[in-house]
Amino acid sequence: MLYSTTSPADKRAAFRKDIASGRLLHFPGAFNPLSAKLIDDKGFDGVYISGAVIAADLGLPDIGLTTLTEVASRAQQISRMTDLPSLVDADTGFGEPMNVARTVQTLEDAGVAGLHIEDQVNPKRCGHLDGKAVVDTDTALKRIRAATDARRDPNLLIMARTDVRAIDGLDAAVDRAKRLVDAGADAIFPEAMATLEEFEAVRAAVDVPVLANMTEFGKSELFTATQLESVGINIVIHPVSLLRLAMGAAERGLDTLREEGSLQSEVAGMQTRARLYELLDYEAYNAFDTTLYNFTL
Ligand SMILES: C[C@](O)(C(=O)O)[C@H](CC(=O)O)C(=O)O
Ligand SMILES: [Mg+2]
Repeated sequence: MLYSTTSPADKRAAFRKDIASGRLLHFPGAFNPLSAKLIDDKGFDGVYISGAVIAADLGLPDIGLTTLTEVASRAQQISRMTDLPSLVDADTGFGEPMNVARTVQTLEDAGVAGLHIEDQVNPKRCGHLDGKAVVDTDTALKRIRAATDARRDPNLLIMARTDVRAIDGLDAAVDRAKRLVDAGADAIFPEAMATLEEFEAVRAAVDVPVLANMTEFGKSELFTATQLESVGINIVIHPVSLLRLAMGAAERGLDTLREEGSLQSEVAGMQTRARLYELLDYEAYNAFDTTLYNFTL
């Protein structure tokens, strides 16, 4: 009932243990708190909180328009709904290194288990689009140092994302990844890798966990869990996938409603009221005070 009873500190400790296990962790992206409950219910390892999804949810493109306050508030709403650890997209850290420090403490207070900070310039853009630009190595390292110095819980995972691959090629990306790890990054997110071999090269170059971003319609092929595991990837995100699925279904439903004047033919594909209530744990609320809360289906 209500929120997760697992504390953020316990989630972070569990995440640290899991990510060091060598097993591939699956973190689908939750597009809202309810979908985080579904990810938990389906037995995944954690919940990803995507910047692209937060922006899209507000009807905005993913070009650095969202504020730290908006991201932290959504991260808190999602994180508290699940016992699973959450990993949030902190974009470029929302400003200069001092802002990065504040971002880390704010997201830590929101209850996330980890966050990633990227080396794109501001304004940033989706890592799978052309025309990106990155900051110089010194600035990228400063962001990561500021982030690791700012956390109060040593188990809060600070992941460094590098967008260098699409700009200066794989060797430069590998080099940047190594420098980010030397600066204190706990994990590496190599963005827009073209092949499995490229993931393998990053994996071989650093001795910290590596993330694979399996976003659809991007620069990376959608590798299977087995393929990613075979090259030693530690965590895979499907950041925007649930939003894309839900919006695909919503669009089809609206077309049906327009054409048929009713949603009768779509009902079979809908989540039922019973299933929704099960996810929301209605029964627990009923049991809380049976004189007041006694709704039945
Ligand atoms: C992972 C990502 O940063 C996100 O915000 O979810 C995006 C995903 C996307 O736009 O497909 C990214 O830049 O890869
Ligand atoms: Mg993003």
